[in-house]
Amino acid sequence: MAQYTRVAGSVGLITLQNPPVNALSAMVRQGVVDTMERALSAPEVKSLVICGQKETFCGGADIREFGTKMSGPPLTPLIHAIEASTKPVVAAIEGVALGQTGASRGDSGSTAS
Ligand SMILES: CCCCCCCC/C=C\C=C\CC(=O)SCCNC(=O)CCNC(=O)[C@H](O)C(C)(C)COP(=O)(O)OP(=O)(O)OC[C@H]1O[C@@H](n2cnc3c(N)ncnc32)[C@H](O)[C@@H]1OP(=O)(O)O
Repeated sequence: MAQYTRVAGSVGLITLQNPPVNALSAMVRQGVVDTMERALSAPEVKSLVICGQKETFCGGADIREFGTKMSGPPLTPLIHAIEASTKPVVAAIEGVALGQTGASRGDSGSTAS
C-alpha cells in the first residue's frame, strides 16, 4: 500500500509500504494513484514527497507478481502522471532504488521530477 500523511503544513508525504523492499505491487501502484489524487486535489498541499520505509526506497517491480495475471494500475502511466503533476514531486531516496534503467544504493539523497 501507500500511506498518505501531511507534514510541515503544506507537504504531502506518500510512503511506499510493501515489505521487505517496498516493491511496486498492484496494491502499491493503486495506493500511489489514490494518494496522488488526494494530494493534488487538496489546496493546502503545495508539494509532494515520495519515500520508502525501513531504510529502503523501492525494489522496483514486485518480483512476486511475475508470471501472474496483471492487475492494478500499469506502471508507465503512473510514472507519467507523477511527471505531469501540477505540484512539485520529490523522491526522498534511502537505500536501494531499482527501476528499468538500473539500480542504486546510497545513504540518502533526493531527486525531483
Ligand atoms: C511511485 C514511486 C516511483 C518509483 C519509481 C520506480 C521506477 C520503476 C520503473 C520501472 C520498473 C521496471 C521493472 C523493474 O522494476 S525490473 C526490477 C525488478 N526488481 C528486481 O529485480 C530487484 C531484485 N532484488 C534485488 O536486486 C535485491 O533483492 C535488492 C532489492 C537490491 C535488495 O538486496 P538485499 O538487501 O541483499 O536483500 P535480498 O536480496 O536478500 O532480498 C530481501 C528480500 O526482499 C525480497 N525482494 C527483493 N526484491 C524484491 C522485489 N522486487 N519484489 C519483491 N520482493 C523482493 C527478496 O526475495 C527477499 O525476500 P526473502 O527475505 O523473503 O527471501
